[in-house]
Amino acid sequence: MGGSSTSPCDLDREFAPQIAQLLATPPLQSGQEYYDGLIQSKKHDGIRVNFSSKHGKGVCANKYFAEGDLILKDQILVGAQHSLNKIDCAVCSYCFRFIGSIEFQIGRRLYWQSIGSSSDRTNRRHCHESDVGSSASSSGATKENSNTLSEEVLVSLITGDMSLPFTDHFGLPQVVACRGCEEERYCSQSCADSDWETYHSLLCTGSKSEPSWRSALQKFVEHANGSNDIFLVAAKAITFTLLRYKKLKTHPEFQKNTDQSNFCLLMEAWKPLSMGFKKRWWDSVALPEDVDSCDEDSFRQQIRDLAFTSLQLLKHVIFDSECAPLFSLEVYGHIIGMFELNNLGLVVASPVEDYFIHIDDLPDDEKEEAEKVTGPFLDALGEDYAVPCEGTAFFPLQSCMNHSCCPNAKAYKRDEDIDGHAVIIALKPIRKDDEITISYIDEDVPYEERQAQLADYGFIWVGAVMEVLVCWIVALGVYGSTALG
Ligand SMILES: C[S@@+](CC[C@H](N)C(=O)[O-])C[C@H]1O[C@@H](n2cnc3c(N)ncnc32)[C@H](O)[C@@H]1O
Repeated sequence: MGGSSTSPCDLDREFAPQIAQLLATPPLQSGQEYYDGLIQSKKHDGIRVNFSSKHGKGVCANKYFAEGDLILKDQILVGAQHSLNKIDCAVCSYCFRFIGSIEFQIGRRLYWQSIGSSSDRTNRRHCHESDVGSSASSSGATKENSNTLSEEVLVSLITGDMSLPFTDHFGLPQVVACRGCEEERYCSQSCADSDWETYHSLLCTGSKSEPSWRSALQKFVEHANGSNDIFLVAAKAITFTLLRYKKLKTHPEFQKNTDQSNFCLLMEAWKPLSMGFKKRWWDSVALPEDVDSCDEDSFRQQIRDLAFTSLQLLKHVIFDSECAPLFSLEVYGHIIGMFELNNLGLVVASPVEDYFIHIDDLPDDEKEEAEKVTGPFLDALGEDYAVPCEGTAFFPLQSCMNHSCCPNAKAYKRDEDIDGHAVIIALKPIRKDDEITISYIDEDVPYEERQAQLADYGFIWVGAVMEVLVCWIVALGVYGSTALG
């Protein structure tokens, strides 16, 4: 689509050559240098990124990994918790660790559950703990929720006035507030500072910001929450680049080298994101089942229009004329596409689950005593008593891993993995120089369905028959490697 229909965005025409440069595949040498540097700085000496793979980039083993070995803990480059998930889980806005206490997690979730209908949830961007105790009356909700836990009880859980048994085994970091607003919370001052420097300072609704700016931000956020919260993470990718740009500009190296244009600096600031595999969102997103194939063009047009509306709203918040090409629809579409195509998903298990398992595992007499207190809360939380933190994220190294229907590694969070990092574990022995592959899809579904799911990633795996054969041979123990081609 995109190419055949004229863009509604003036910047696409005005900055066409710069946009082409931003979206071009980075030269091999610069790409290799970037990944070598990243791997070195993060001390991931067990892997390397190869550009020779027939599927573009790929990750190879730099050493032998035994089954179950940790291959990589990949830190999020840009990511965000889903808006609705913020109601269920209070996590650090930078590293996505659960924060506060078990009581705080349970209390605030039940509190919001008791006052919020699902439509309220859609319009609510953030749950302010400062609103606790006032929202029930303002929203007209009754003081008792359907599970007969009073608002007073829930508030005392949140404030720490009431404690549940055995929660001292599950200590969580204390909540550190953002220096400017009440919306972002952290597990430590260092996460608060890193978030401020890397993304948040441009989007903080701190009291110093002007009312017109706050209203522009609110409009952007409401549009994203009402349509697709992937726009929120795309906005974060833009602020990440703008802040890197500003930092580079004040760097003494740049001040010395006045020949370097603003655009060169923008290219440098954009580099970490330029490495991601990208396609325009509206070209690559899978056609929903309820859309007829003859309506495909109009469907793709509609989502491009949606992205354009979102971009217009975002421009009112953070447009920077020095970095104008970054605000083109073409670049915005590729950023969203990158999150869609590279998204392993941000998932962090809830400590509330471990807590109730611990209670369940207590000796009978202790368990009976404890459950007198915890039972009503567990009942009120219901079957989904331990919703994990979920969101969208771009992981710079994991996103270089290619797919295999017979992978030798998988994303797997161990008990100790309590933040947003992607954790990749060896599923079988991996020899030095083997390609490390993961499955992008559910491996247990039938072949046709797997091919359909892979089509969403922009490819049909033509070697599927060969790969199935290799899997069989591996299962028979004849051949030890499952690397692709
Ligand atoms: C997350 S990226 C993986 C890294 C990618 N090779 C790169 O160069 O950035 C996913 C994209 O890689 C390509 N890819 C991954 N595994 C593949 C496979 N088994 N066969 C064909 N293409 C594959 C597809 O184009 C897919 O959309």
